[in-house]
Amino acid sequence: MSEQELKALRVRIDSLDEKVLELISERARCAQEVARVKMATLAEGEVPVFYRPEREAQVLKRVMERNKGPLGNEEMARLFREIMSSCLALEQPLKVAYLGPEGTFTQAAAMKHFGHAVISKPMAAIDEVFREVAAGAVNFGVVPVENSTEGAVNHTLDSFLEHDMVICGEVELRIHHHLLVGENTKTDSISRIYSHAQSLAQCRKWLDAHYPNVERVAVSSNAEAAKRVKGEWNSAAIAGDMAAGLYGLTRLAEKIEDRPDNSTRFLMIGSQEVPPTGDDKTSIIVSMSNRPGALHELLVPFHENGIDLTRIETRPSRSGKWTYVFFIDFAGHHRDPLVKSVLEQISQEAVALKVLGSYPKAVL
Ligand SMILES: C=C(O[C@@H]1C=C(C(=O)O)C=C[C@H]1O)C(=O)O
Repeated sequence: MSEQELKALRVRIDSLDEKVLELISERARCAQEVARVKMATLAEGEVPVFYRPEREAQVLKRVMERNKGPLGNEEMARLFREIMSSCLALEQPLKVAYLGPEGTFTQAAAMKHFGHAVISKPMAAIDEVFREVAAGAVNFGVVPVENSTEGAVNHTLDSFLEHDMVICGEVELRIHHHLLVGENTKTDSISRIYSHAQSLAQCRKWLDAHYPNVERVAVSSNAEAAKRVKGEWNSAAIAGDMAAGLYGLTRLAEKIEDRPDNSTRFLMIGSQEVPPTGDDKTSIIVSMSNRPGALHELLVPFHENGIDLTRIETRPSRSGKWTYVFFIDFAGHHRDPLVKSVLEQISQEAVALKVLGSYPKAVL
């Protein structure tokens, strides 16, 4: 390509950027107007709701449907995710608590879902995220709920039994783990590998093959593992990109997770009910009396009404020995007539039924 051609293309890019700039600003002014209308139409004593997850899901879907490339749908939606995040921050900056410390996958999930224009607050434990939301100190909380390799995150499920929370969104994140070392690490004498128990489990086979005799130490998070390694010469950490960048560690081996599709699903928790978008999920907790056929009775209404169950998990109920609660996710919104009737049928058989929330299926 000649210098001339390159120059002409750059002039064109500059002029397009000016248009993009003007359009983004116009969009941001529109969002400010939306905020003004929301405030003006409040009933007395009503609190304004600026963040509308159902609307955001629709915006992102529309973008993906209309996108003709060359940028991929996900890439384009990611850009719009950030534009919306900044527009919303003009209305009201969201406060979001997540399972910290900084650099965790949960933080990455929070950014993927809400964009970067939020005020984010790392919490030391899953239960603390729940408490922070319950106390009203933040608008939303982000917690991991299941991993495709290792299954349920029990702390999260148990926290739902103790707190009244509304699930208002979900996000899935592809989890890549790396073996990380610090500047001072003697890589041929590593005697300890730190990580979160879930991550150690997700890399079990790789560790058995490459470091069979090295002690595996479970710590509270991957970011904590990365932090520890910085000051030690004989240890390594298993963590992801964010933690590696944050603590300035180098990758001794990349993508060491046993399953290449290793993904974690995260939930957004808050107090706001989300209206239907037409492509939603609902999460419920049900406890049944301990008698033959109870689980069958619970599942029959879903089957008979053609409702797609996406997940079922069992946990001890904590209110009696050998009694259980079921966590069930299914397609649909609790306001859909069909779902409503299924929930009514179940509540007739169940000891207790609680709808944790209906929320848009993950778009990104
Ligand atoms: C602009 C609005 O407020 C927020 C910002 C949105 C956006 O930038 O598109 C979408 C939904 C809300 O979270 C709205 O409710 O439409």
